[in-house]
Amino acid sequence: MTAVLEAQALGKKYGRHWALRECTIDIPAGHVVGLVGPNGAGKTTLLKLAGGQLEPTAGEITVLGGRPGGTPAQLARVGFVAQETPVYAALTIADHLRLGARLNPRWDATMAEDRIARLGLAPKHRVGKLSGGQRAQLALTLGLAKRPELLILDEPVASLDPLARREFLQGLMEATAEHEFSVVLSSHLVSDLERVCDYLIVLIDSRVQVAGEVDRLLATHHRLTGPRLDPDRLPADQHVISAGHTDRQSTLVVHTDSPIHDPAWTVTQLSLEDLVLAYMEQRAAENRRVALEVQR
Ligand SMILES: Nc1ncnc2c1ncn2[C@@H]1O[C@H](COP(=O)(O)OP(=O)(O)OP(=O)(O)O)[C@@H](O)[C@H]1O
Repeated sequence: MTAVLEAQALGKKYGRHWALRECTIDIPAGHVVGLVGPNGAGKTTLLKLAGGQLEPTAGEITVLGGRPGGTPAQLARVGFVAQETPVYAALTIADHLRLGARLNPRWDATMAEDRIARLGLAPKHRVGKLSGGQRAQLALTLGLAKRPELLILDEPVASLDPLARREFLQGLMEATAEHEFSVVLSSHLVSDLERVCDYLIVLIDSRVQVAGEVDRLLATHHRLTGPRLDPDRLPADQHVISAGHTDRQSTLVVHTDSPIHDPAWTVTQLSLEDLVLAYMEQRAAENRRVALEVQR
């Protein structure tokens, strides 16, 4: 099956600053992919490279087997909803749907009109007078009615209140159940993504820390609690992501494909949020280590 998004040592530099580096990922079609990372991690940069709005400084990226934004046909296969909910304040909802129909060869007018009606929005309503949640829903409708094979959403719920967040994500889930397409959406909050994503990419400090199917990530990461132990003494196939110690006890988050048999450990499952936090801690510890080495 063609990968939805494939990147090989992909990098993007702004001036002297790498916004994204050494990004190698291979995402199969049919997933709802959550791209999570703190502010400034490089999420928008990766999504814009996938949408063809930015050119890589290093490496390669293909989307649905082609160069992002390379041809009108390629553009028609990918929907992109940017972070700042791109709609025109002076135009009505109906104007937006007409514009969508003019600009997109695969436009699904029935779907767009049905969705607007279901949201309780009047087509003659001026978009400038919509609430943030309604504007986000309109932007999602425009993205969906394009009938893309891949829909990219950059922080779609960042400015919404909890109820509007839930309604937006619910709408997205319903659409993915009705029509077959892949989604990549970013957020700096894993709680936004937990309910909708079955594939996760964790991006921190411009680097992908981990990527994979959520079920697999949860099955191969564990929290171990037990008597204090130097993490270097763990079996070679147990990779420590984060470690915390008291005088007598160690709590480790490890990544391993093998079962953990050592009876000294109490093994507990991680939530997706725990997993992301463990990678954030790992990155912070690495940064502290580098800073200390520079000071010496
Ligand atoms: N046009 C630009 N010119 C210079 N630097 C930029 C530009 N766009 C982004 N950056 C820098 O690149 C880095 C990654 O930014 P990016 O917007 O991709 O992060 P992000 O993870 O999407 O952040 P956020 O969650 O805050 O939207 C940041 O350090 C940012 O300051």
